[in-house]
Amino acid sequence: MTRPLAPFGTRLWEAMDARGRLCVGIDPHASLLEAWGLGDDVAGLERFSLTVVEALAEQVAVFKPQAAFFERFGSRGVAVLERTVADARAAGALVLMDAKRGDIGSTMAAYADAFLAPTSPLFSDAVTVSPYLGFGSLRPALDLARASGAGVFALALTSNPEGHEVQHAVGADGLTVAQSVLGRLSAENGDADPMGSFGAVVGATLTGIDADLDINGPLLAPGVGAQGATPADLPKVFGPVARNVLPSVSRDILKHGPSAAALREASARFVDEVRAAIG
Ligand SMILES: O=c1ccn([C@@H]2O[C@H](COP(=O)(O)O)[C@@H](O)[C@H]2O)c(=O)[nH]1
Repeated sequence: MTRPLAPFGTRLWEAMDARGRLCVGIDPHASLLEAWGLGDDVAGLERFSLTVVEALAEQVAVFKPQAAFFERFGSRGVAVLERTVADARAAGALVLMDAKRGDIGSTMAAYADAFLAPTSPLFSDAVTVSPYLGFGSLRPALDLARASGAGVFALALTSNPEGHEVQHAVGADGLTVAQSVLGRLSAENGDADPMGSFGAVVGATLTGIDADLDINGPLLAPGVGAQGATPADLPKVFGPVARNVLPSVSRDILKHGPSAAALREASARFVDEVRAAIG
């Protein structure tokens, strides 16, 4: 019988402490497969993903496979995703599945089973979800994550410029949509120590954030690297809550492959730069 997992927030905190604060995205873009000398096919996808895992799994705190790049190859791509998750977790890294699922509650329960039920072949330490069918629709994922020792990251303030029109809309309660998502996450986390398991996605590309990010949970910060943000931007963007930030980098590390040594060096450089910026 496998031992129950400690809460995701605790496990993430310990992993960031031990390995440094970095999430490496596994985003097998067709252009990266080509740059690595691989075919844009399932064999290329597999070689790419397993190379990243082999090179970095004993070094980085978190991997974030982007499900879309695996799903585009159908069931064989999903089989590669399953192996990627299993290998990464077996080597001691946490896996945050970037699936951004969101639906009515009854369907959300099935998405939760797919990624957060310990018996699922795609079980991950955490998953990204979209709260834009209403935060309450996420309840099955929040509850299953709590029971499984897993985590959930809800999109709050995304790194893309188009997110603004939705996330900054003001509701009847006078709160922006993003603030309302952040408030609900904060309530889920309560006074968990060292932090809760329910995180927000907040782009590192954003400037002048006018929202309370103090949710006592992790803040996943994509946008570092290819989208223009740097580790040095993190204190400006996150201020006093920088202690809970997990910066995420995909293309700007992956472009250094297929050399395992170059991937390790690029990821170690980001860890050092993040440490210098936010401790
Ligand atoms: O607001 C968001 C939410 C998710 N992402 C995802 O992160 C990576 C970013 O890749 P880079 O190559 O480091 O730009 C990608 O999988 C996005 O889907 C995001 O960028 N912004």
